[in-house]
Amino acid sequence: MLSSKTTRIPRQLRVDYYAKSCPQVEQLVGSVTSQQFKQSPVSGPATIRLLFHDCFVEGCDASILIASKPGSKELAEKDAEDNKDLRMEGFETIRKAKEVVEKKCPTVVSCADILAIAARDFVHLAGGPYYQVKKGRWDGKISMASRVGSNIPRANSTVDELIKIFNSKGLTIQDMVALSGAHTIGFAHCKNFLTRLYNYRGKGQPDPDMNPKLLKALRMYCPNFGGNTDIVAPFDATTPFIFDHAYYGNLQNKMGLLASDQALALDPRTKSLVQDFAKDKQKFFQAFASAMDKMSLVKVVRGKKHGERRRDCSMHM
Ligand code: HEM
Ligand SMILES: [Ca+2]
Ligand SMILES: [Ca+2]
Repeated sequence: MLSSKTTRIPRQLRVDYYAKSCPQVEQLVGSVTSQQFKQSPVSGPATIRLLFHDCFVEGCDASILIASKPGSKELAEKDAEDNKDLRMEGFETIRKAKEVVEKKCPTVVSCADILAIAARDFVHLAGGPYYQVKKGRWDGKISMASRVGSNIPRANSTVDELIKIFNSKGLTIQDMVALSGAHTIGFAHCKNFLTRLYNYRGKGQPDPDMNPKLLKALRMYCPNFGGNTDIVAPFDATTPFIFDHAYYGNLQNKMGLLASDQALALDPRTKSLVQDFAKDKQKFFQAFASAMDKMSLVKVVRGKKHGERRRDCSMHM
């Protein structure tokens, strides 16, 4: 038997954390996510990406939702350069879900838990796997734009850099390849892959690892100079709104959108995982669900000392 005096087992997050205090929390969030999914389907990819960008900076603590204070010299995370492209539909979904939850269970459920639940809902609504979300996160007290850059991977990150960043969050190479499968839905702005189309590595040629048909199509969307900066292209040209494993088959056909996507099919450390997931949808779904569960537990905050329970997710208490 463990002695209760010497070994204090830290309280873990639990699936039934709100069983007494807010038993209907999942249905409340679910009513908002299913509504959003019908009204504006891009809320799905937007919210899934929001969770990723939250968890990689200060852990899954809703630090990404904080709005910068007018007149303050330090900007909040959401206004960092690497977060500028996060769609407002993700923020809106969480704001609406929090509003609905607050009506029934005032000041009980953290914004961080709502974000984790909403992201799971959207994966499932788009046709992806369902998994249980563990709850009990508190919201964080820190949100600084200056902490974002080094923690978020970029479109031109090398596989080495990707592995390092994911490892620093306790995530394995398999987790990384599975989580990148989130790019089976959603869109990216031209600037994130423009050099692949016209001037790869400064050589005045397109990336040889891009399928010529995709290259041609993307060049029409994205002119080299003076294009509309709002234009986006789908990550998965075949099923941009369906959460399936087509992303991996695309990578094998040199149809990856970002250099960081395509690199996964080329690097010896990740190639065989891409192959496995391209072949076996169930294997991808299992690996994705398990990696999302792990990612949603990165450096979770608990307790008053480091955490808070916000009523308005965009403002510290
Ligand atoms: C492996 C490293 C990753 C890199 C370099 C990366 C990079 C990017 C970039 C550049 C965009 C396009 C943003 C824009 O132009 O608007 C994007 C979008 C997206 N990312 Fe990632 N990402 C990575 C991993 C992930 C992970 C782990 C997830 C979630 C589990 C994720 C989910 C998404 C989603 C769903 C979108 C589409 C967003 C939308 O359509 O609004 N990404 N990512
Ligand atoms: Ca965070
Ligand atoms: Ca797809």
